Amino acid sequence: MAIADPAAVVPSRVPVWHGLEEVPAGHGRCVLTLGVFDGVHRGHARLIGEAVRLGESRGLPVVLVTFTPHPASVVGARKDTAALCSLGRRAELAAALGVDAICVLPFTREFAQLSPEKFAATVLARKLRADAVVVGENFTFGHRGAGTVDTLRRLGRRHGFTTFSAVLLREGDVRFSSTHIRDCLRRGDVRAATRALGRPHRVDGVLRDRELMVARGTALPAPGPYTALLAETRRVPVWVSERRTVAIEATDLPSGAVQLEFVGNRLAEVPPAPDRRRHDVSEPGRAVRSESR
Ligand SMILES: Cc1cc2nc3c(=O)[nH]c(=O)nc-3n(C[C@H](O)[C@H](O)[C@H](O)COP(=O)(O)O)c2cc1C
Ligand SMILES: Nc1ncnc2c1ncn2[C@@H]1O[C@H](COP(=O)(O)OP(=O)(O)OP(=O)(O)O)[C@@H](O)[C@H]1O
Repeated sequence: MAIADPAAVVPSRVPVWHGLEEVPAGHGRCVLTLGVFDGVHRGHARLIGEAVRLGESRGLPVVLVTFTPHPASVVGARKDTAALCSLGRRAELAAALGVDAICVLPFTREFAQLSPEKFAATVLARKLRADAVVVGENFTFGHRGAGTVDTLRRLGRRHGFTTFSAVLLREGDVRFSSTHIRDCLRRGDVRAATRALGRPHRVDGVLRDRELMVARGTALPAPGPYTALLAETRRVPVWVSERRTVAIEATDLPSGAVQLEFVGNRLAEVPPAPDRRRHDVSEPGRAVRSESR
């Protein structure tokens, strides 16, 4: 059984504007960072960190602009878009990294038709009053994803904002991405997911009779046994079922809304430590390229 997203009601520590209509009147110039940011993984965290530093140096607030639902699910792309976290959790994680507000843009079919020019002129410059825009070097936008970082640079010069593009954070030959994390979960490798997220993959759900029910569309590890942390404290063996519920194999469990973090793989399924190579994370001190206006 699926439930309505319980974590969507988690209060964020910063304002969340649902649509451009909720951008407060009198909103001044700001630094924007753009993208889906599902899971707020380590690559996202570094990008957000660059935006926060830029905001500090310009004395401007930082607004994270995100899209929901995932654009790929609207344009019919063949891509797994299972949610690594809810919108509420996305906002909470972004707030913890120092953003001042979140702007959630409903990604509709109509919105997808906007050209890069129209999006930059109307949404970024006029409505959100961008002074600077910070994105990863692979960012695309506008109808058919036709706009690239170079397009954004050109449009920024025309509409009065500076574009900064960040080198993508990677580890060895893995580029940290939400897609990579969904792949790790599909393989049941929750430890690899933890490395990319920078924390264990967490699901929020409702616990009843030792069975945790999660919101429809939530990314769960492949069916099988794992070790998990219940409510941040209690280590418990769990079993992800084919029905996409999680059985918790312990007694004296609470009932109601709980969080579960997947911390351990099934040992039989994943090679032990010596077979699993570790790489240093490439985090060059300053990974952002900019341009002068
Ligand atoms: C105004 C706008 C229109 C878009 N239209 C399309 C589209 O027609 N087809 C598509 O595949 N993606 C479209 N996208 C999605 C982008 O290519 C991209 O996935 C999105 O901006 C999120 O960036 P990210 O994937 O780097 O997080 C559009 C994005 C924006 C902002
Ligand atoms: N590894 C990374 N390092 C730095 N920035 C990144 C990284 N991955 C994505 N970004 C940037 O973060 C923003 C949000 O990107 P997005 O949500 O598409 O990330 P993603 O992890 O690639 O997602 P997906 O795999 O679902 O496409 C974009 O500006 C994107 O360029």
